[in-house]
Amino acid sequence: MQKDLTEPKQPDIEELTNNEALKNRPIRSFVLRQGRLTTGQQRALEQVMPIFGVPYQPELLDLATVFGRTESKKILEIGFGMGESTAYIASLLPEQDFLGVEVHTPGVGSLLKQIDEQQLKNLRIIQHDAVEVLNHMIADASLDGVHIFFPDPWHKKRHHKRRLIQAGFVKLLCSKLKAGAYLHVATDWQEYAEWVLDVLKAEPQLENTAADYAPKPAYRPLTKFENRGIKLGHGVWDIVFLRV
Ligand SMILES: C[S@@+](CC[C@H](N)C(=O)[O-])C[C@H]1O[C@@H](n2cnc3c(N)ncnc32)[C@H](O)[C@@H]1O
Repeated sequence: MQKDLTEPKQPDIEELTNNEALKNRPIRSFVLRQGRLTTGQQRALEQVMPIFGVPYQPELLDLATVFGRTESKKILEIGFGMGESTAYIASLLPEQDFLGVEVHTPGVGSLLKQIDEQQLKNLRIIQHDAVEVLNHMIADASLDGVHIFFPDPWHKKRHHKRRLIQAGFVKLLCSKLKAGAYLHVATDWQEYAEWVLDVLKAEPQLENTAADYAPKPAYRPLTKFENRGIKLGHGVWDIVFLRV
């Protein structure tokens, strides 16, 4: 979920180090928290997931088959949280298809519920580590865009290695983007914004669409957290690069 802008919270490191299943990931960008499910999320997980969920399996996905159409743009969103922006963008752009990847079960339930309520046809969900999904399920040069909105900033210096945006991960993303496709990252943490800008600038397969930070693309909605942050005088940085 998007962090409280006034009080950045660090994930519980005890929880991290004690979780055997999470130890071998190349980037430990997330902590699996229990999180309570609402009745609506639970129901959506049971009834909507079988229709709009794509089970993780280490086999290439044919996105045209998944969405039932070939000509539409295919956009991947990594870490959609509770999915408010994802559902908004999918309803705004029905001619494009959106594949959302998230590990957090209440978030997955929440987006499934919105898919059902808003009758969204152009959205599918994979509940799994996005690094593994990219490595095993996404074909090279198959994506028209990638959204990464408010990735966990991992504020403390000793946790920076857990940041999702790292040189190796960006190379992996580049291999999945078509020529001319975009990578859009947004963050409300200035030091992470500078880090992301530096990592993306250093990748020769990417070119910036702006001198440094980009204007907020019209499709990305202002979330309530972001609005609250802006009222408190905090900034938000959008970073949009193109695959050359
Ligand atoms: C700070 S939240 C932001 C959520 C949402 N994008 C928003 O703007 O509110 C970051 C999300 O990324 C998810 N996440 C982090 N690393 C991930 C990974 N490797 N694969 C899938 N999801 C991941 C977390 O579970 C969390 O929900």
